Amino acid sequence: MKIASVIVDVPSRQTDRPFDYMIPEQWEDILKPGMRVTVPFGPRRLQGFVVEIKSHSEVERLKPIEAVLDVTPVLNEELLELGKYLTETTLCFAISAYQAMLPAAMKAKYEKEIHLIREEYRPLLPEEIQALFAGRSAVAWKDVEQAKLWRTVQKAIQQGYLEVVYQVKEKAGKKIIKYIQLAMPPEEIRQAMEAMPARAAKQKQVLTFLLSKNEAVPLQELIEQTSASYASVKSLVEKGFVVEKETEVYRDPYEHRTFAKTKPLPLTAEQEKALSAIVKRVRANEHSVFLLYGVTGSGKTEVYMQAMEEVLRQGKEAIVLVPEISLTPQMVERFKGRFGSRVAVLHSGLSVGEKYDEWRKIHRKEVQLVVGARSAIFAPFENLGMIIIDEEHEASYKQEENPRYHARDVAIYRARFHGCPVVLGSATPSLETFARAKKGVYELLTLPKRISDNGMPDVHIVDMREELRSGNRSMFSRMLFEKLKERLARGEQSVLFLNRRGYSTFVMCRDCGYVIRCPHCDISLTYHRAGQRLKCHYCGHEEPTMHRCPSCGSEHIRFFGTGTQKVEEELAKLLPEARVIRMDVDTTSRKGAHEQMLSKFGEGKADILLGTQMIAKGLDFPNVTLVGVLAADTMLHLPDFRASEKTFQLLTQVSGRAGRHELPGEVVIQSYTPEHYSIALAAKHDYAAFYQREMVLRKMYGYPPFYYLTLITVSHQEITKAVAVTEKIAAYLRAQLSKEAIILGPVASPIARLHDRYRYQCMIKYKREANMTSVLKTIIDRYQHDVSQGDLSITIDTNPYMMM
Ligand SMILES: Nc1ncnc2c1ncn2[C@@H]1O[C@H](COP(=O)(O)OP(=O)(O)OP(=O)(O)O)[C@@H](O)[C@H]1O
Ligand SMILES: [Zn+2]
Ligand SMILES: [Zn+2]
Repeated sequence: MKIASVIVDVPSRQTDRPFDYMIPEQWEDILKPGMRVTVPFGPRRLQGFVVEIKSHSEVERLKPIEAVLDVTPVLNEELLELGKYLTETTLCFAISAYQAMLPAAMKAKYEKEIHLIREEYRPLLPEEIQALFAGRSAVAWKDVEQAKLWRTVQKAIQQGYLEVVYQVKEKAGKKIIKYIQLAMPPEEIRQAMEAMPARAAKQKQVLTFLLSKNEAVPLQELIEQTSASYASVKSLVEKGFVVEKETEVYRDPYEHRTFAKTKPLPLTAEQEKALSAIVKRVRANEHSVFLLYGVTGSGKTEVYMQAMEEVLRQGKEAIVLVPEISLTPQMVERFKGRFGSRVAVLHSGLSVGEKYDEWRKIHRKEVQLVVGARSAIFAPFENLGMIIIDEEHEASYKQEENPRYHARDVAIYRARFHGCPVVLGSATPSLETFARAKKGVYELLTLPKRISDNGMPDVHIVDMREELRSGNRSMFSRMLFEKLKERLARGEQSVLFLNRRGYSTFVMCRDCGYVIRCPHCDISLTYHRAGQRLKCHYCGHEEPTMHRCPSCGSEHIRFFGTGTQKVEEELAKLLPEARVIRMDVDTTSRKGAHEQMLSKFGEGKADILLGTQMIAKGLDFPNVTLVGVLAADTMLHLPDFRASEKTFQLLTQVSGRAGRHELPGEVVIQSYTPEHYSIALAAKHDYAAFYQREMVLRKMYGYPPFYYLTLITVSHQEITKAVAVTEKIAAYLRAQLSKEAIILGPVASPIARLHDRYRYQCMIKYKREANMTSVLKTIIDRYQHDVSQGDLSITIDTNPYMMM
């Protein structure tokens, strides 16, 4: 008897282990690890992943597996192992780890079908399957199960005749294309044409066209090429000369785009050096982690692409991760232009169906390269030759929900398994990464110069306190305003960056200083001019704008801070002739809006691009010669030990948008604290000095990379309960961990209240704690009852990036 160990689809502590089931005889040699099954679990039927096939079980009377949901494994052995690693390092449930690796379309709620891949394969199928299809090109999975045609269907899938497809009901529906094909041998068609009357000229033309193609032609193309009407085609169908058939095509979000083919550029000496170091490892099948530290505009992307070409030459596959916000159409274009249909693109802007289609292309080995945001790290490649993480310092590589993995760690795990290099690229590497490169744990490759002869842009810092003292109350310093005017006069473009959204940030009473806050979240509300509402950016709470202070009754209410909308208005007043594109979450929420705005700017149809974080990265426009940062210090005041690092990175990246090509660039940074080292050093493009300065502080205050951090956040509707639980946890940690570990707290979280729950936290700083994982697991076990009742929530983040 064969037994399957199954991880069931219930994310809870009690069920977080494999359960054994008997494999019924008909599936004995079909079922493999990595396939999904349905199993009885108490009174329920549950889905689960088979993680092991074995012949003995400790359990006496095993229940049988009820149904097998996949015909080929959806998780290969490597990914199954990776799941175990994730549960150990991030303390997540195994089921959450496995689900994170698959596209959402493959969740239980979607219907499954078996599709005939090509019409030509139909006669090659065994008779009982042909009978099941009965001339159709798809049958429901249920029918296969009912007919017990399991084994034969699986064989046909392995032979490449059939495939499993999840039906995702989307607004757009399935994409179907009509094709027209000759229904008789060419000889017979030619004979028939001779017999046709002269008035059937159009029909003859269609047949001639089809004869010349000798393959199925999309209906639309046929009509365009022959200028025949659909009626003519239809009558040919009726006469039996041609057949019409429908084929499902992948939902391709880039189908209306053509990508100009690009060729590898001749490399600079530094690029060449970096490339050959990477290529050496690719060829030798050796694992290694590279840090490609190259200033903005130094040509890192070109190095990635040429390394990817080598991977393809070796017959292998590569994953390229880029941060979600820099996955701009420009970025996609660079990879599609070089690699065409060999590259799949995965990002959160795709619909469930589109994501699933891209995943299938990878699973079916139709593509060898994937460019995508964080979760693309789980691309089911089996022969990886390289993993690239661009902008490796980006916090978005850390997932802020279960499993709380960091894509960099997953990349290194997978690359070790495949014996291939990881390339971490950045102009502003995270302190953790740069420290490892300095210690020789990673190999450091440097691109110190820009490709463009102009070098780095000149950066000017303006002290906004001075501006105020000299009577300038505008949000533009005199310098920035002058330079904007110059650009307009010269027909060059500018980018204005603001780390905010909305019309204005917060509302304050000038008489008593009262600031309106969210009643649920304890953060200040943001004023949105549309509808005159105040909104909470965490929970969505909304209320009308106040005109009288609720605290003192004064009418001196003022909107503080500046939003993109307000800057846009001010620009319209000061520079009415300037054409401005505003890009923020409000203007880009519509699908495709982002892309449209950027291409409009790229085509020179606007003078100023005004935006939030989303314009800080990846943009590469030759005509941009001025970058203005309106308020450099907004990020400095967040309660986060990485606030300085984030500010430095952001300012460097934003400045990196200027003067990347022939025209020299200039940057103006406005600040109320210009003396702060992260602002001053970003202006000097001095990463090395920043690194040194920041490392001293990190060491002094015991932060990464000198210490590891673990953040435990407890939340409950009742403040006393939240405090009590956090206190008990802190006491337990103090008792269990070594004297070297530092336990901070309990303290109220920076966001002390969210969704009507009080939040308390406790931070552990440590260097080496052998039993850390087991201590944390004990804490989870201890409170599992309260957590499963839904009152209490405990999150443990073993590598926190969100300190709120
Ligand atoms: N060897 C080369 N010869 C000529 N042009 C190059 C070469 N390498 C790169 N470039 C061009 O230089 C510009 C900057 O390169 P790229 O965007 O790759 O830099 P990057 O280091 O990735 O920049 P960032 O970190 O700012 O995104 C691009 O327009 C690119 O096409
Ligand atoms: Zn709120
Ligand atoms: Zn007041």
